[in-house]
Amino acid sequence: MISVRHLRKSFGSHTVLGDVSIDINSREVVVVIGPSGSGKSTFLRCLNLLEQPQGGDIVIEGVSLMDKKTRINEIRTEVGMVFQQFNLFPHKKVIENIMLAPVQVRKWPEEQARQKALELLNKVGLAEKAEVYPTSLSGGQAQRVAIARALAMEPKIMLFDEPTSALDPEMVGEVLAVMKDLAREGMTMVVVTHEMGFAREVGDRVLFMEQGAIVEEGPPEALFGNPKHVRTREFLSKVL
Ligand SMILES: Nc1ncnc2c1ncn2[C@@H]1O[C@H](COP(=O)(O)OP(=O)(O)OP(=O)(O)O)[C@@H](O)[C@H]1O
Repeated sequence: MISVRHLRKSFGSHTVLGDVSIDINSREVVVVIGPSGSGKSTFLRCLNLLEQPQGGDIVIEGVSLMDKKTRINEIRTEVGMVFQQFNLFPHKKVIENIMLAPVQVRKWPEEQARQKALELLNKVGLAEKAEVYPTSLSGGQAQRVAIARALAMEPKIMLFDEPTSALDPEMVGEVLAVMKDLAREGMTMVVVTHEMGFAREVGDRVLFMEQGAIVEEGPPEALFGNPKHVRTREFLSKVL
């Protein structure tokens, strides 16, 4: 579903992604782990062109993101993203946050977007919060709304960039539970996280990144149980 070939990204003279290649299958949950600054977020952000790569290619369902004819907005409707900071619009009610993109980008009628938003709020366990403003939500609730908002565009792929890192510990579980449900339903997901429990339990494949490269990848049992690369072992010894 996603094919990344020789991806390169620098900020000025600082090379953040050296030469990253990876294929991600439909319905696969790929978890990206690695030390701070290893390029995990940059890799994820390249997948929906929030960062413009300098070289290589990313092909999503046969469409090259590097092709000048590819429209970024079309890619963004197919690839949903959830950030560490929830980025909800504070002056819009929860339901309006979720309806915004379907109405403005997909040109859905308001009523259809409202029904979809209510359905998604129900799915993330927040049906009763439709008419409140995001400022009255807890962090865990805000992040679940952010997930519902991304899902409202009916994306084929969901990217999560450390979705639980800004949350108080007691709220991490409720967000991971929503993500687990999505994975179970067969959503193709790429998740950057420090939650090793989630990586083990939900990941089909784990990528260990360091210094802008995928050092090792494999199913969680292999990567956590029997890491082959010394750098992976060193990293895991610090975080497990
Ligand atoms: N917009 C930017 N401009 C300049 N440098 C950047 C930019 N974004 C990221 N970087 C640099 O790129 C490197 C990789 O950052 P990135 O956020 O991708 O790492 P990460 O593995 O996700 O780290 P963390 O786990 O701390 O979020 C870092 O050295 C960072 O300072």
